[in-house]
Amino acid sequence: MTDAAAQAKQTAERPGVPIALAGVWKSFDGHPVIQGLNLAAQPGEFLAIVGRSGCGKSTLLRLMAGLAQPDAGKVEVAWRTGARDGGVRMMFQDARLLPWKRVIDNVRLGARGEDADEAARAALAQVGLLEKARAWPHTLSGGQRQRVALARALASRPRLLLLDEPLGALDALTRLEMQRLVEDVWRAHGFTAVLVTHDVAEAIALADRIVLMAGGTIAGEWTVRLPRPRPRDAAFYHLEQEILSAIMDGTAAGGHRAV
Ligand SMILES: Nc1ncnc2c1ncn2[C@@H]1O[C@H](COP(=O)(O)OP(=O)(O)OP(=O)(O)O)[C@@H](O)[C@H]1O
Repeated sequence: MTDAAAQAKQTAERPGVPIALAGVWKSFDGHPVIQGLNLAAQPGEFLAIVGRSGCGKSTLLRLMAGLAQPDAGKVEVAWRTGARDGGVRMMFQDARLLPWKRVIDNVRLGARGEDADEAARAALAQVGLLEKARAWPHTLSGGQRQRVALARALASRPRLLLLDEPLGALDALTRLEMQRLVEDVWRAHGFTAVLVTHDVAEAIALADRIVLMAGGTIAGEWTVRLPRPRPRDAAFYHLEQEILSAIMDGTAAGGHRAV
């Protein structure tokens, strides 16, 4: 078995965790950003959150991560209510690598226990960057840095991966390649994924379900049943137009639609 396959097998034994937010409110300086929001994700589901800039998507992720607390309502993530085993990881637009540590040592930060070295190498192999193990972060391209950030997340065998526009700064081709990689590792590992993105096509390419945030709550929802990997065909394009219109209007007329 290859390193990558061994890692995938190991982590598949740690299935994704469910998430449940009920009646959640969050204000900043008296301005309500999240207003009575309800949202649930199934174990292993890939959920995408779209919406206008400033509608509260990152705030929602931070609530899920436990980095912010709701003013009212409940945020239940099994890793926090059950065994606290560090199963949540976040990825951001910037990779946030430590510049004074080599690539392998950055990835190792995500790993735990006696087999941390092995887990770090396996994760790096899985993102196709083992040959850069001894490199310094500043010598990598933006896409490679995001691969390292993904490897660092994988090395911790996550049960919930929160992705806050992680591919937003990449060029179009690298972005498409990274989308495929994120999909591959999600399928191999079985974690629950929540992706915030401004790119509706990216949401359709990756998500089982897309939710629209507007007015501090969930204003629309699409269950995407298109086959994976998702061909950019007429159905894909049609759905993209529909979701873009809903974002502009701040509402989805159909409420919840399966496509
Ligand atoms: N820590 C904070 N203190 C004060 N205001 C905040 C804080 N975090 C977020 N906000 C405000 O909450 C609102 C929602 O911000 P948030 O970053 O969640 O939106 P977003 O949908 O992720 O935006 P974008 O798509 O532009 O990244 C904004 O008006 C922002 O200024």
